[in-house]
Amino acid sequence: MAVAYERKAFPPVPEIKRIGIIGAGQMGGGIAQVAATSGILVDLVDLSAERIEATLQRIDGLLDRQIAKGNLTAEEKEAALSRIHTGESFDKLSEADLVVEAATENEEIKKKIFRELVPHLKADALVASNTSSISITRLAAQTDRPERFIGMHFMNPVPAMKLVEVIRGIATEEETYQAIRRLAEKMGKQAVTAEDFPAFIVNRVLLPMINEAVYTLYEGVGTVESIDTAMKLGANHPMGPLELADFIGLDTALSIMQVLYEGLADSKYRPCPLLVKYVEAGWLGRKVKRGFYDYRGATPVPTR
Ligand SMILES: CC(=O)CC(=O)SCCNC(=O)CCNC(=O)[C@H](O)C(C)(C)COP(=O)(O)OP(=O)(O)OC[C@H]1O[C@@H](n2cnc3c(N)ncnc32)[C@H](O)[C@@H]1OP(=O)(O)O
Ligand SMILES: NC(=O)C1=CN([C@@H]2O[C@H](COP(=O)(O)OP(=O)(O)OC[C@H]3O[C@@H](n4cnc5c(N)ncnc54)[C@H](OP(=O)(O)O)[C@@H]3O)[C@@H](O)[C@H]2O)C=CC1
Repeated sequence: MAVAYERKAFPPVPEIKRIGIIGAGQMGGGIAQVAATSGILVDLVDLSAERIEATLQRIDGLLDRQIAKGNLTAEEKEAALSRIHTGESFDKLSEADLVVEAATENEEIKKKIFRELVPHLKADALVASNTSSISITRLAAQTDRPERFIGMHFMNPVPAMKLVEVIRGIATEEETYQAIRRLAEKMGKQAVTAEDFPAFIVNRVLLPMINEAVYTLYEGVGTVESIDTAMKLGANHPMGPLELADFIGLDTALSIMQVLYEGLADSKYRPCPLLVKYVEAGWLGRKVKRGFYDYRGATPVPTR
């Protein structure tokens, strides 16, 4: 016999004037910067005060570059910085109209974050994840509001990349979806809708290409430099695939491949053992100054 479910009554979706961001890494910092320069108040939360401080300094430097290019005035920079508030606990997120989670790409970490976040949320707050690959439906199920939960996947570097992928979970309501599309537009981004399958659109296509580049290196078909040069000059990519992997973060790249491999159960997504080895070594790419290139000197030096 069919069961009639009663639709849970929610307060109306708020206009998004204040966003909370969890994780002050490269993505959380980029989202904070773009939101603040778009006139949105930001509450940026991370476990580490040092990480928050480093991210604020990075934003400061990037805004100075925009001033030097004539894209921003000194007053606009100060106004943007004054919109960013920071903290180390979820208490800081109690006024947010939307919380965007941009913490480490690990399902268990994210699930724990969402469970702990719920008691701090306003009744009408929306929740989004910037996950690169993990099921929005599974993450939404950790909250009391899967109808108000969505994937809002920005690209790296956030200030420069025009795209936001918007991913609805099985329960996401139309009002939530429309509010996130309006926000993306307000932040100067173009939204593309992707269905909730492993790694969505961009990473379903991009990460197997990067993983194949690592196999190409592993099998000795080319060196780091020859593979990157070949793809930059031969396929007009702005960065070679190994340089791009370092830029994304090798831990994140490996997590995405694992989600594809497990989620689609197809051996074509098997993470390259050399990628696994770099991550095991802690050589996670640019963010730790070593990956397929060593960034500790004046110019990057290939590690193979
Ligand atoms: C893993 C995932 O889940 C999804 C992903 O994000 S996958 C990764 C997607 N990203 C890419 O593929 C990036 C590929 N690389 C590129 O497009 C280019 O190399 C690049 C845009 C990063 C830099 O381009 P460039 O021409 O060498 O540099 P440059 O001219 O100095 O910068 C272009 C713009 O990017 C900005 N920019 C460059 N690097 C930046 C950074 N690290 N952080 C913030 N902004 C940056 C610059 O400020 C500049 O902005 P304006 O146009 O407003 O002046
Ligand atoms: N890198 C990329 O190119 C892209 C990444 N993404 C996605 O964005 C998310 C973040 O990636 P990225 O910014 O690159 O990763 P980073 O490693 O740069 O940053 C992640 C941040 O989250 C923090 N963090 C971890 N656990 C918690 C927690 N429980 N509470 C608060 N903060 C926490 C980390 O702190 P600590 O270091 O102390 O652990 C770190 O500061 C991931 O889901 C990733 O897949 C999406 C698009 C592109």
